[in-house]
Parts: sequence; C-alpha cells; structure tokens
Amino acid sequence: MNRTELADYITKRLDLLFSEKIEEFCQYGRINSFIVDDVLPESLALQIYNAFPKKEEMIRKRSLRENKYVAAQMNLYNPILEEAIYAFQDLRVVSRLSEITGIKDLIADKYLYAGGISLMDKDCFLNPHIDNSHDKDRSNYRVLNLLYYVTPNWKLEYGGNLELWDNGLKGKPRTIWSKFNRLVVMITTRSSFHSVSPIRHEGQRCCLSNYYFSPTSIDGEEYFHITAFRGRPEQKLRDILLRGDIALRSAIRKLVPKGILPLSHVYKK
Ligand SMILES: O=C(O)CCC(=O)C(=O)O
Ligand SMILES: [Fe+2]
Repeated sequence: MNRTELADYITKRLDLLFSEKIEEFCQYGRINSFIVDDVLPESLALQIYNAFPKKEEMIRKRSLRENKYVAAQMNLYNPILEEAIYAFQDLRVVSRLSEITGIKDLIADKYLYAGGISLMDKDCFLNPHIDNSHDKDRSNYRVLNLLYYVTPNWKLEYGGNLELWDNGLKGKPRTIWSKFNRLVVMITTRSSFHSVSPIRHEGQRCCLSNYYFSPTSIDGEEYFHITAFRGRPEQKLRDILLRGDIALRSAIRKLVPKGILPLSHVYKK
C-alpha cells in the first residue's frame, strides 16, 4: 500500500463528510477543529499501528513540559509509516483541507518539522502549549495540525486524550478522545492551547502528526514564537517554572534566530 492509495481513501472519506466538516470547523467560540473517524479501512489502520517501532528506537522527550517518544527520520522504520504520513500530504488531501478550513495556500511539510510519529505510554503527557509559530526555515506560519491516532481499542478512561483549551487555561478544556483510526484537524494560532492528558493505562497511544504551513498567519498578523508550554490549572509551581522557561528560550531565540541547538526533530533527506 503506497501513499497515493492511502490518500485515495482519505480523500474519499473527506469528500463524503465535506459539508458537515465545514460546519464543524467553523463553530464559533472554540479552537477551530474537526474530527474524522474511520479515516482508513480498519485493517490498514491496524497495519500502521503494528508497524510502530519500539519506544527504545525513538527519541525520548522528557521534561516538565512533556513526556513522550517521537521520530521524524522515517527511513529508519517500517516503510508503511512513511507512506501513511505522506498520504496526508497528497495534493488532493491538502486541497480538501483548504476547502474545509477556508485557509488558502496550505503547504504540507515534507521535512516533518516537529512532526512524524509519536508514542506515549503510561505516565506520558503533554502539558498545555501553543505550537511553534513557524516552519524550520522560519518562512511560513504553522496553521493546521493533523493528528491521526492508530491505537486499537484505546478507551477514553485510559487518558492520553487531546485537550483543546477553547476558553484559555482558566476555562475547562474540551476533551477529544484519541480513538483508533481518528483524524483530528485543529487550527494553530497564538492562542490555540492544547495538551494530552496523562496516560493512566499500560498501553501505548500512537499518533501520526502532520503540520501544515501557510505564508500568512490565521489572524493576518506577523509574529514569531517558540513552542510555549504552561502548567495545567492545578500545577501552580510548574506553571511558574514553565513561564520562566518560555522567557529564557524566547530571549535566546531573539539573540540567535535559528536557535542554538541543531535541528533534531526533522526528517533529514
Ligand atoms: O499527540 C497529540 O494528540 C497532540 C500533539 C501536539 O500537541 C502537536 O502535535 O502539536
Ligand atoms: Fe502541539
């Protein structure tokens, strides 16, 4: 199964749900987003899940900000993973998403900057954050996240669900179940705080991530920011520490616009 054949399925699914998803995405008063279930035939989604590498073969990211395993250097792994990720970059998929979201000039990211695959198991989490504003070359704005979940039988009570903080960190988040064979498309702006709730279950939550960029930001303004993590409402001390972390890393970025560390979370071709 190659990326074009996988994209055939994704495109057909989007076409079927097209007008419903436009309405869902446009709903007022929340982080613009929509959900597509049963994206691929079940057996294919399962094949993608089964192709996931062991967490030991991935890069661990562990700090107060997050605890998860990621990989973007896709030629190191089972090729079905690379095919599946790039299926979401097929021009037909990009154009359907542009029509649904109304965002013109969408650009898929072949370098998978900060994207690729992620695996989270017991006690993994992702604290509330806004995503980095730009692509790796700092030339286009990040505007959409495409998150495709592939763990079969993942239950809501396991945790590890996506949370969208529609009313900011003072409000309650909207929880989106990281259900098997589900795609979540969400907008990324300067205020689109989101997180992954801590996992309470012995199992692994696997996700394929694609990020789309555009020459202009969603609000039409010019800005730059790094990924900015915060504490959850009950994590007062962690929030103070993470605010300090944002201030420090932002200051360094002002001095060294390309960052001080070599880019690690990209697909080096
Ligand atoms: O794994 C998820 O559901 C969310 C990941 C995330 O925050 C991101 O890709 O920006
Ligand atoms: Fe994110």
